Amino acid sequence: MRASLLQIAVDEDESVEVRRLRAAALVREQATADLVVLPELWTTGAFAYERFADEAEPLKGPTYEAMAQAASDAGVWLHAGSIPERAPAASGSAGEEGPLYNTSLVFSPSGELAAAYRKIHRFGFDKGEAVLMSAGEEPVTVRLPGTTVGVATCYDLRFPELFRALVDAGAETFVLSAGWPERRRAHWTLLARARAVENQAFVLACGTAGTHAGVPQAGHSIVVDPWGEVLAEAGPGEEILTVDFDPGAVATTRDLFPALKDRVLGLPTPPR
Ligand SMILES: NC(=O)CCC(=O)C(=O)O
Repeated sequence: MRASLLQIAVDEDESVEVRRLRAAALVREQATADLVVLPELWTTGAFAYERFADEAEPLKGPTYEAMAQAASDAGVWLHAGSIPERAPAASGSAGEEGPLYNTSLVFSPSGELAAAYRKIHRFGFDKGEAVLMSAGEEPVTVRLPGTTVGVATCYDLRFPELFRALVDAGAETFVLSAGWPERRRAHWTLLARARAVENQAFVLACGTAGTHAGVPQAGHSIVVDPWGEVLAEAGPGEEILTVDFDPGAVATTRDLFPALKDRVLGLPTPPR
């Protein structure tokens, strides 16, 4: 299986419209890949909180349309990164805006929406995404030929219980889109490898390059195998990271070193 991670630069001197066209063109160039991945909130920038509301789109908005077309033109599975999604308002609240979500979109090679995942763990503690966006509630998997993909977004990487839930749902490959900052790059690499080793799964993690909202981005998109080995890693700048991997390595690893079978579920919480 060949995956191309499009680590695009998200800088303020490029408009959303131009970046959308550029991303679609890059997807179209990946026709030899099986799976193409874009980063988190690459239209606005993951830290450009003040732009979320202005740049929000309905699920089937301009980014959806552009990415569905690009996936179909290239004939690839496309994890199109995430968008600031403006969901419909609850019924009966005419004139009110619906909630915002950080929503990842996955398209099939015919341009059909195969999955939409609303980020569960919002970043920012008591500000930014954590207050501006609503939390998703549903872990999402999607079946690709040869592997079941578990979808996750950026800060989710710090929460192993989500990845275990995805494994329980059959995930063998985690695809994570991110806008991870340079300041915590060491955590990014460490956590990507940890999620791969503990779940005996591939991790394909695609971040952004550039600087937006004063936050330099880490880049360093990474692909890790089920043994925790780094198969490929990008540098800090804009880059397309292409890697060939064998999804069958998940079953082999889980058979040869069956640690997942030794899980003890439902441990009691000790008294504090
Ligand atoms: N966009 C994000 O989720 C940022 C996460 C982050 O900076 C971190 O976990 O550290």
